[in-house]
Amino acid sequence: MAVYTEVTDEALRLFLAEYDLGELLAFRGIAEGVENSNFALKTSNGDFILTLYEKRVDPAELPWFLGLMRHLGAQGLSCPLPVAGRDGVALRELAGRPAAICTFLPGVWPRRVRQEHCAPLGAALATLHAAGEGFRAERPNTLGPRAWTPLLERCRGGGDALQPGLIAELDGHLSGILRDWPCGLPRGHIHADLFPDNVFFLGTGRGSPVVSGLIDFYFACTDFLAYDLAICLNAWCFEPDLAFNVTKARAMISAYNALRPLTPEELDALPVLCRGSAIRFLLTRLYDWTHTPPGALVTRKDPLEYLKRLRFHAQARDVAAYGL
Ligand SMILES: Nc1ncnc2c1ncn2[C@@H]1O[C@H](COP(=O)(O)OP(=O)(O)OP(=O)(O)O)[C@@H](O)[C@H]1O
Ligand SMILES: N[C@@H](CCO)C(=O)O
Repeated sequence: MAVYTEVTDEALRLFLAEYDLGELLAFRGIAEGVENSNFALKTSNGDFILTLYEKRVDPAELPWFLGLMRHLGAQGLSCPLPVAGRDGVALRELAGRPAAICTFLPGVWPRRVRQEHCAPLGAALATLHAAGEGFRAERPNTLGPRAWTPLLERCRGGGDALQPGLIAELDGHLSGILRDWPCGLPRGHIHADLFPDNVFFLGTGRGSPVVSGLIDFYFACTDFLAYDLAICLNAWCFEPDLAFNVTKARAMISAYNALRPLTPEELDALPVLCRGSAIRFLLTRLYDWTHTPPGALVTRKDPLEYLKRLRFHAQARDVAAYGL
């Protein structure tokens, strides 16, 4: 569930009085998501999403995230657009939390990723990277390589309880990843969490699915563009039994490459970028696994799914392992 903070009718009424959104018709909490509290809001002007930002999001960074979404939207990317109140301010406070209303995007995210989703996803990622150009302010990747050693340290106590020998195996992987990590690759603003639940599609029937929008930019940052592709390869191209689907990978990379050709250096670096992205999600999941109190309402995600991905990338010799 992801409604951590309750909003009373009276608090909502006072909050909405700051906007020109028409009459409130419906309001309900959204169960999906793990980071923030999200509510669907229907008014006589249309559908919106109200987000209350919870503790994982640094309030000081919210103007950057909302500014990036505004910039991407102005470049034609379909993403949530922050809605300003009558005073021109989009970031406000509700129930003691920073809060913003954004536009609602149509479509549904794929519960089961098919090969047909992967080329549109690759194209959408390249479009996002192009749209990010011109947004001047940068945000360092706070979950990038420099964060991984301290994260692993904080999991040392509980990691082996999940799987004996896990921490020693991760020590080995991490030192190799940090040793091989590239420098000087093309940089830009990346989504950094473009999992299937953050990509909406229309046309889920027999025809080719079409991306209708991207959501959840609260891990976005400025980093290697190809690292975003590596995150997507991990999130989209492994089957439920965690076998790598090279056909999906080829479709995704080719569609990306058709819009933003990857440099030889990026292609060479793809295996280590995939190893890095796998250990990043493994470590944040392991941290949550070992630090979430029993009985908490959040569904913890399985860190070991990412160990299997990491092992796959560790044996990949070069980009040929990804179908190129
Ligand atoms: N702009 C939007 N338009 C339509 N639905 C949205 C929008 N934003 C969020 N949602 C709905 O709310 C759900 C949760 O949103 P989101 O993934 O941003 O939450 P989160 O708690 O930040 O999640 P995560 O765990 O992915 O970091 C989505 O799956 C979707 O159903
Ligand atoms: N996409 C992340 C969750 C937080 O956004 C994961 O699957 O670990």
